[in-house]
Amino acid sequence: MEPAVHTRGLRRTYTRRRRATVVALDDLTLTVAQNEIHGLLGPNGAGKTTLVEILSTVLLPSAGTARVLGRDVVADAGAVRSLVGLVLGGDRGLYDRLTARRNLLFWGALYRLDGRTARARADALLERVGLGDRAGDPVEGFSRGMRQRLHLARGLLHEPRVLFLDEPTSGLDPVAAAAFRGLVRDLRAEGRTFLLATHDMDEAAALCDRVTLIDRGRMLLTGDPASAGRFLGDGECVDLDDPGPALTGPLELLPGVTGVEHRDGGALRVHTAGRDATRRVLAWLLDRDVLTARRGRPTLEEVYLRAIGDRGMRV
Ligand SMILES: Nc1ncnc2c1ncn2[C@@H]1O[C@H](COP(=O)(O)OP(=O)(O)OP(=O)(O)O)[C@@H](O)[C@H]1O
Repeated sequence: MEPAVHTRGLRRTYTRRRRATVVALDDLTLTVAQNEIHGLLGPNGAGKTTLVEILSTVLLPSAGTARVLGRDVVADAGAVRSLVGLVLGGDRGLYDRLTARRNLLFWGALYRLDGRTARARADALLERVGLGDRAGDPVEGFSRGMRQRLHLARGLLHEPRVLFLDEPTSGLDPVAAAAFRGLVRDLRAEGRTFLLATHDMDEAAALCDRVTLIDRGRMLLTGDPASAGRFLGDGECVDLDDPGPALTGPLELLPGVTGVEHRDGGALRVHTAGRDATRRVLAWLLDRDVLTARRGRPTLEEVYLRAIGDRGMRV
């Protein structure tokens, strides 16, 4: 099965007069399988929006290739446009004075849907995203969560198979964010693919099958969120609930311990260089009658912070 998204050696530069050229994407090779929820992580300016815009045919690459379901985004831009949907965050792209339904019909006209199809789809989608009873209300009175759901409905109007989401839950309260993620999961169950740019590590860990971390236009890692820690080397960790100060100092000095992190409520996370070091730490704790230690892997957030903190790192 061909991938939903495949880029090879993708590069994009911006040149502004009398300013140095900015390399937004640098030799990016990325594959997103069909029916995957793929997270795109990276700090501000990493190149996430540039990538999503190239894949949506809004922007041309400077070099390299990008394909969506086997179609080239430059040579076959028309076909790509009908395959992809772009769901932006916040206030971009909605007309406040128009009703939710009118917003969708306007978008339907841009996609050249005939009136009957556009109306039927708009109504079905508004129901689907839980806005059926607000279809006739102007968008200006909508909450952020409602706007996000309307954005999603808009992105789905032409029934794309691949959806690009840019920070879809930023600014949403936890309940609205959870509802939105539920919708994404349901849509994936119908066979759609999602590429989701986010800064929210919990969201990425909870929702994504795989994540790609980019920084300064280059890929640092790609993999499933649970084992992303592997990309930092063999680092593991040992969690202790409340070991007390008498143990903390000596723990830091054990061979193979790369760091000790103090957490809420006296808990401690001991970072180790790998499996052997973890075993030594666990044996040392056992000798001191500490029976509640748990072995673990760094969370996605720790991986992110360490990878971005170490900007020299290239995988
Ligand atoms: N139109 C433009 N002209 C010049 N430089 C640009 C332009 N658009 C983006 N850039 C630069 O390209 C780089 C990548 O930007 P991009 O918006 O793709 O990053 P991002 O990962 O989406 O960031 P954010 O998380 O802040 O949205 C940045 O250095 C940015 O300043």
